[in-house]
Amino acid sequence: MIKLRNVSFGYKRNRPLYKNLNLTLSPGSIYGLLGPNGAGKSTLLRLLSGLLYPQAGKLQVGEYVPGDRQPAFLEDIFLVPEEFYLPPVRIRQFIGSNAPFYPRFDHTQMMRYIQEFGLTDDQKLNELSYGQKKKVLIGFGLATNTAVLLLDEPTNGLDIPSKSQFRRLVASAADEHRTVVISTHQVRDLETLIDPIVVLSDQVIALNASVEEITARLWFGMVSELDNSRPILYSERAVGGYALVAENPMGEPSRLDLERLFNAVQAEPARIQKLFSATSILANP
Ligand SMILES: Nc1ncnc2c1ncn2[C@@H]1O[C@H](COP(=O)(O)OP(=O)(O)OP(=O)(O)O)[C@@H](O)[C@H]1O
Repeated sequence: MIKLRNVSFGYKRNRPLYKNLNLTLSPGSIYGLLGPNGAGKSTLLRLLSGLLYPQAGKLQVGEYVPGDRQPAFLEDIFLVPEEFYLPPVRIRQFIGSNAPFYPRFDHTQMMRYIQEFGLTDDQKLNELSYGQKKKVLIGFGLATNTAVLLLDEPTNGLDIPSKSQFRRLVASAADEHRTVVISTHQVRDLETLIDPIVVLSDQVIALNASVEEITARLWFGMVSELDNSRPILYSERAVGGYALVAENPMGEPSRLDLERLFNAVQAEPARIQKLFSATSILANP
């Protein structure tokens, strides 16, 4: 269980990025972390990894305080950052020198990923493209089998077939003991993978809800004309009419549209908070 209680952080003392941030993330889920540019998604992943320290509040990952950087904590968490450096060595050597830090590292799993990504372990990391390096690091992260896996914008730089491969590999590497957090802007790439959805915006968690909770409270769909038959949170001109995100008092089924959900959260944060407050209390005891 990952718990943030009243966490405050800012790179500059007088410019807080978050104030009193509260969030609970449970094992067994692949969380999608969304938020506008500069909201602090990467920063949150760095705080969870113990690379940064909260200025106030309490942050706990399982039984550990990340900032203490205890060895038992570090061997059970892996972060694939958006920007990274890999040394100029062969993939095989990279695995040989880094896998020993992760007691549950599975070499067979890693070799399978390398093969699936069309690579061989004798290739040199410095001779790979950005997307290929990223695949090596994502594969390594999955093969560590750490309890917490944090992926920052993992599909950036992946080609189209690799994105579906990525979804398949992450889905098969997730289990009930693992907490996976994926920060992304590429919502279309990950729509079918991430659940629950966490939106970080304006220094707070604007939404933390499962896809089931979201579609129970919100209706996503198309209408030919805008009228007052539904309480609209967000509308957008689309071919043949308007794409809507509306309140869903009758519990009508619809299919989540992450991009429009994100826009609705930005447009109507107070209404979203009110609509989801009952579940947020349950989700964040
Ligand atoms: N090392 C740093 N020193 C000072 N400010 C920083 C540093 N890293 C990030 N910031 C600032 O903190 C804010 C949050 O950055 P962060 O990278 O966490 O946002 P993000 O939500 O991941 O953004 P994006 O969606 O653009 O990747 C930004 O305003 C950024 O300029």
